[in-house]
Amino acid sequence: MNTALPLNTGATIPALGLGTWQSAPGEVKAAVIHAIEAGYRHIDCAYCYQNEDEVGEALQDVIQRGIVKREELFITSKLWCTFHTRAEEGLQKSLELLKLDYVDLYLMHWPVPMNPNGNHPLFPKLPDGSRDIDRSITHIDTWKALEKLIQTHPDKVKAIGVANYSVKYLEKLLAQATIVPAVNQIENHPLLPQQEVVDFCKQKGIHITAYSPLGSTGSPLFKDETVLEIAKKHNVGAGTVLLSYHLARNSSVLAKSVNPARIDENRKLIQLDEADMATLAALPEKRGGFSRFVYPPFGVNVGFPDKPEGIDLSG
Ligand SMILES: NC(=O)C1=CN([C@@H]2O[C@H](COP(=O)(O)OP(=O)(O)OC[C@H]3O[C@@H](n4cnc5c(N)ncnc54)[C@H](OP(=O)(O)O)[C@@H]3O)[C@@H](O)[C@H]2O)C=CC1
Ligand SMILES: O=C[C@H](O)[C@@H](O)[C@@H](O)[C@H](O)C(=O)O
Repeated sequence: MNTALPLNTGATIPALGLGTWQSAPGEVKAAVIHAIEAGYRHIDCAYCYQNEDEVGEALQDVIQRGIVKREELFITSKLWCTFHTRAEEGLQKSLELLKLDYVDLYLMHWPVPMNPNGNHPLFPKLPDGSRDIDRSITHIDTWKALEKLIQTHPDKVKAIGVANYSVKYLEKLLAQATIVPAVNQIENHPLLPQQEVVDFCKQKGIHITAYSPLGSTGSPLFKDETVLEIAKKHNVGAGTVLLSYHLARNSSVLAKSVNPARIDENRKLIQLDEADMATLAALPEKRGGFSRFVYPPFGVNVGFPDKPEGIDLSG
């Protein structure tokens, strides 16, 4: 499945990407090599996944063996929260680990700056155990730093974007941005359609990439009767239905696996029909509301209607 979808930069993003969050060192190199040999051209990485060095070994391997050319790959990395005041350093670290000259997309991982000098380089905490948030800057300052980064280093970063942005935070960002984010990467699946963010981004020309489309680790979605019925109708697995849902919404989608058979299986996308999409749209109501599987304990209200608790850092 090598469909590519347009970005507001003029570039395209392959519809299916391999996720690498929680892909253990010792497993992720083989997974990335297998995926690229199987035809994946889009790999989603992040500094905070602490496995970019191994992903980089895999990329070097497939490029050196002539399986793929660098320019045929779409590689995303993300600026972690403790690097919001050090965007250039964050990018440089990821490029070195990934052994790349440039990334195709660099995302602000969360609109939540954390203390760069706290008690942990990635997940600093205060004595009371809460995350050590840096309130001296806002996510808008961070966005301006990313704008500067792409302006000064267009050779190192081809597009900038955001992740985990709600309508509220996007409105604040766009009011002061000179570059419209190319992408908003958000949790998205039939139990969390986030229709308001998807519609807002469409209207603003911001491409949506869906993360945790399978419901992340330990997902209930593979056993969901409605998903299984649609899978049976099309004679495919539940994973194919869950991934194809995004294709029908013109979003790209990231599927994580370190299992070769599942990496292969996840390449199979189909065209869901209007009836399937209507059935999936009704799923949250059937299952007693939305389910969000990824919500780190920042203690911050990032503006999602289903998560109203925490401090407001929208700026
Ligand atoms: N920007 C952000 O904040 C976030 C970004 N992401 C990105 O999105 C990617 C995908 O999301 P993620 O949360 O990892 O979860 P996914 O929804 O991709 O689910 C991954 C889980 O499903 C299993 N799995 C994969 N394929 C199949 C299959 N065909 N049948 C049965 N089980 C399967 C995997 O196990 P196994 O590996 O054993 O196959 C793993 O346990 C991440 O890896 C990351 O790159 C994710 C979360 C947050
Ligand atoms: O990309 C994946 C997720 O956002 C992940 O990076 C966070 O959930 C992180 O583990 C955290 O605890 O803040």
